[in-house]
Amino acid sequence: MNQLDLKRMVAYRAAQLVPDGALIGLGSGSTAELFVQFLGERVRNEGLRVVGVPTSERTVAAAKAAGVELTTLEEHPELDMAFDGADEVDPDLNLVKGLGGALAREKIVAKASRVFVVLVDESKLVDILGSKSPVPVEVLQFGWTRTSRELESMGLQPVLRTRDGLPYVTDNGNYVLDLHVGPISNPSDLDLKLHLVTGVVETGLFIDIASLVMVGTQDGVIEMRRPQD
Ligand SMILES: O=C[C@H](O)[C@H](O)[C@H](O)COP(=O)(O)O
Repeated sequence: MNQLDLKRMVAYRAAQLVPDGALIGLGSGSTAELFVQFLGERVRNEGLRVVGVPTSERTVAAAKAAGVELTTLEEHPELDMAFDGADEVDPDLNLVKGLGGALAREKIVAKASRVFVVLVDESKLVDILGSKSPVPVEVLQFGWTRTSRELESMGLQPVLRTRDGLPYVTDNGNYVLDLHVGPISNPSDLDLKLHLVTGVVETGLFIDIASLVMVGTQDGVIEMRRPQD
């Protein structure tokens, strides 16, 4: 199976976990979109009743195409579950997210959910966060060069994310700086330090948020759970 097959397998399995009547967070990215498609199949075929809070405009479009009803956190501040992809997962279920740029809304929705389920293929598993992926940080456009310099002075090598030669702009109207930090010995500490930098809106470090990680492997789907859950 290739990477897409593994993502599809895990997304399908996760969609079968959603109980009737659930209020759920809908993540962003290719795996989350596959999940939304499989959820839509259950809505159409089984009459599953489910309402989702989307984490990006792309997910809004995917949910509408799949026939999944949408709501907002203003209407429903507490969700039963959220399902989302990730860019890296470490053995403590800490994550790097945001290569698709949806990190801020994703983190808000994940924290609003009683259970946060992460869907990845096995290539996303790492021993130490930062080993493969940069850490995305969403920053205000205003003064972003100043914010970037402050991050640089912390030894973090920020690179402004671009698309088609222009700065990439998030759904919130902000920029993204990708921090090329290498293996992170203390992700929680780094997350706290990043939040102290003026201009930083949110980081792609998801610490102690995931309850369950479902991993698509060549041998099937394996589950990693937080020890205390
Ligand atoms: O902003 C994007 C998200 O954090 C995605 O969930 C993450 O990048 C994983 O995406 P994919 O499922 O496409 O690998």
